[in-house]
Amino acid sequence: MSKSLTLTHPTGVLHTSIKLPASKSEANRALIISTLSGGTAELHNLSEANDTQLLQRLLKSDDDTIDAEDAGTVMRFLTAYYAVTGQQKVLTGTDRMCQRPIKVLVDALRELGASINYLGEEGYPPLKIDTFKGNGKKQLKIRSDISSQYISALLMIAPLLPDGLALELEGKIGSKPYIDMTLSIMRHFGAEATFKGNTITVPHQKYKPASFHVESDWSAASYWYSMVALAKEADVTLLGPKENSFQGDSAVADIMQHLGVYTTFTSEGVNLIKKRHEKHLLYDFSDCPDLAQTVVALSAALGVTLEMTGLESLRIKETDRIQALQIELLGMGSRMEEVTPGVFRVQPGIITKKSLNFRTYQDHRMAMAFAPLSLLAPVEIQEPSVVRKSYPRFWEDLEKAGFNIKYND
Ligand SMILES: O=C(O)C1=C[C@@H](OP(=O)(O)O)[C@@H](O)[C@H](O)C1
Ligand SMILES: C=C(OP(=O)(O)O)C(=O)O
Repeated sequence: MSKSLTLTHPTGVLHTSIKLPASKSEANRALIISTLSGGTAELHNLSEANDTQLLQRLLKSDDDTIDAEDAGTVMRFLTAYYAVTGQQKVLTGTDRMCQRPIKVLVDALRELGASINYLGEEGYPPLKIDTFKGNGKKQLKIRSDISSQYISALLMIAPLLPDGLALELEGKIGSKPYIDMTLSIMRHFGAEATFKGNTITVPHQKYKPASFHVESDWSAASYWYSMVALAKEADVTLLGPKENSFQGDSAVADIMQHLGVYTTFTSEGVNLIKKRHEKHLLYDFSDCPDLAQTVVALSAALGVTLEMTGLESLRIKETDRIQALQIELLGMGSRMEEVTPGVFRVQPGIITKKSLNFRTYQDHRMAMAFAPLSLLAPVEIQEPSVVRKSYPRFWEDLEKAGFNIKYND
């Protein structure tokens, strides 16, 4: 793919209907659990996202060395899966993946009897996973303020442990809807669990093969909301997303009420139209960190002052997303600052440049969050192929919606 692309929209009017990609988060849980249930389950609407295609391939691979690339769920879920099913593997990933911490998960698995060694820096991939010598331990304490993926990874293998698992979550619970999603999908495959107070209890039991339909991706929907908010006129139908979703990112429908988008749920998905937006917004992203970039870029473009909390996990995702946002906002004349510890404010400026240029930092969400600004001025996006991680058809869908795309060498 090209080094960059330039996006423009000839009219700024959006009338379109878009079929959203499937959720990689749901798909990757279904893949792990259906494998643990014997591999005969029928999975429908598996995501075309690279993160899901990759996990599907890796689960069938006999290789000794497994490359999780830049997929956090793949790295974390496979660590627990290989460790507890006694598969000897070296598990590695991109340079960035080898900077994303995994100690909390490795410590927990070691306490359960797993043999895992660090091949590079202590606390980070690559990992060497050896035979599992279950020690009958069934109660663990685990920090829940770094990544929920450690907890999801442990929960999915918990039914296999001879005495099950009682997991006590310590500290703030970040990304909680993803933990609830894991438990819901486990239940779909016949595994019971209870989440009371800070403790999740999973008895020893067998998963049952079941067919599973992966829902459309609400995180992907967020970029279309942003386009509606920035269009001169818009009537956009998104096919697929469900009101009562497993995904916490369905919160985008509520957030965008404040930012100028009115949502109607239909039997097919959602219909989005433009409405007036507010001038200030205060939001806690602890439950939906993947929406933060969309909301930051949109607020800066709309002239909304945005105050945010719950961004702690953004520093250890595909890139340091706080730093990446701060740099790219400056380039468009806006600012994002930490006003008091943990509280960030976006102070929008006025876009004076004739065209905008955004770097993407190997982060799909940087590309997709800033692309909608092309409804205001021509936008150049660097390394546009990053979208393949979660939404490979993103650029084709923009063309379908009337955007012009010029690929630059
Ligand atoms: O479990 C999941 O599918 C995910 C959990 C979240 O990560 P954290 O729990 O690390 O915040 C989210 O950001 C990521 O895109 C997907
Ligand atoms: C953080 C993300 O993914 P992961 O942690 O699974 O790499 C994401 O998709 O925004």
